[in-house]
Amino acid sequence: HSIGKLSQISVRVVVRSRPLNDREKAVSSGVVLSMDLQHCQCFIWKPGAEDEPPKQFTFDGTYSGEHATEQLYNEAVCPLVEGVTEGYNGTIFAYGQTGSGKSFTMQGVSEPEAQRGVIPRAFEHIFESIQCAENTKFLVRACYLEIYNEDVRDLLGNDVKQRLEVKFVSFVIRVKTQDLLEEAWFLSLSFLFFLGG
Ligand SMILES: Nc1ncnc2c1ncn2[C@@H]1O[C@H](COP(=O)(O)OP(=O)(O)OP(=O)(O)O)[C@@H](O)[C@H]1O
Repeated sequence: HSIGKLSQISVRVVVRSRPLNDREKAVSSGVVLSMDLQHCQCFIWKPGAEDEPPKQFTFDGTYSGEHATEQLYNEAVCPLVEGVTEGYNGTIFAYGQTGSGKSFTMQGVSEPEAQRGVIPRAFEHIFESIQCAENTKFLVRACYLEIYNEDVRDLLGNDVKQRLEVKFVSFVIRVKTQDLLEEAWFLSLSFLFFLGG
């Protein structure tokens, strides 16, 4: 994707489904989701009512249990990180019910290599771009915050248990969720860069 195209599409939403886990297999859970990967569509059947038409959703990308994080990164994340190294802001936000695979996608596992997570891949990508760049100085800043049950904690601070006070709120976004176990992964990539002479 060219940067021009990136700047025109402000938000892209992709969906990833995971394979059944051992517990789900042990209790013979049925699969209620299918995907049309070519048309980026998901179909969800109501359990016990298979003759009813499925609910249908269309996304910018669909990834099923057979897809590795590598492919998701290359197609859905790589253009955004490329944009960041060119000075655009970018955010990757992973959202889903507990156990749906957010940590697996964002942190990932070191083996197999194709399942390394989005965060280590993005960091490698950024620092490789910096190494290859000529006549450009980069400033990379990182912060790692946890927001959990209204408490904000700095996970890179000296005392990770210390709750930070919110001193100034310029705007508030309220997210209502039905399931309190839902949590979200938030990776914000932003870059200040200076062109050197
Ligand atoms: N695409 C996948 N392929 C294989 N296993 C997966 C996949 N996605 C998730 N899993 C497995 O499913 C389990 C739950 O995933 P994970 O811990 O990433 O969920 P989560 O959304 O981060 O959950 P929580 O909100 O409870 O932290 C883990 O054992 C993980 O290894």
